[in-house]
Amino acid sequence: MALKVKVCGLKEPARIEQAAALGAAYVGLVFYPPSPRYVDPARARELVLHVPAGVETVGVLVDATDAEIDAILQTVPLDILQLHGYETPERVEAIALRSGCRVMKAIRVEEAADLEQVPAYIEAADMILFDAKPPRDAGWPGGHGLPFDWRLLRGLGLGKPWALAGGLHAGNLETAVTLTGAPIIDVSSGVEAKPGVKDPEKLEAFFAAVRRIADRAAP
Ligand SMILES: O=C(O)c1ccccc1N[C@@H]1O[C@H](COP(=O)(O)O)[C@@H](O)[C@H]1O
Repeated sequence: MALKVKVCGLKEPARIEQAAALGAAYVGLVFYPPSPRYVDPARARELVLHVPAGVETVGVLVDATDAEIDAILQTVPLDILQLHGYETPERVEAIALRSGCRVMKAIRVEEAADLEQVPAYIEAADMILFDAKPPRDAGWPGGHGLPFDWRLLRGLGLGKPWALAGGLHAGNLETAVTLTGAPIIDVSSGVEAKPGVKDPEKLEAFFAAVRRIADRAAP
């Protein structure tokens, strides 16, 4: 199966168009104000006009209330909601039901014990995302360019789509995919010049690494 790519934290139409042209399956918009990648719903509504058919738009939320989610969805059409906070399995299920969107639950990984919570989310979420645990004093919970020990995901049999995030970049992608077998990869800061500013050359290099993995896997 082809490796699917999500490019997250996009804020510029040109970078959305570039990511899509390079082959991104998903583009992510961050709706968490403390993040340097935050876009407000009005801006997001303009940005999604640049997402071509066939590419799905993911809204990144952190412990958002129903009112906040309703306000976003009334303004911006989203395909998937990425829940990157401390949402319980019950909350994930409730958000999926209320929003009508598919939901992807982010799991913060540092050690094997962090994976014990995963079974509780399997029924509730449509997709699982494994990301590194953020630094304790971070003002937002993702996009810090931190990898975790990918060996923890070896042999993962979820029976559900899942994505790997956390510190991926062109230089480490092949090792990450080889060790984890991830079917979906999610990148943000690894294709940035600085937090919140995507770098066109790093995006090119990242997708070149994706193509090398695909070529290597081809018979
Ligand atoms: O990127 C952010 O600012 C962000 C804010 C709030 C929640 C999640 C966020 N990002 C997520 O972090 C990972 C990837 O990060 P990186 O490649 O290590 O920089 C990805 O899932 C983003 O959606």
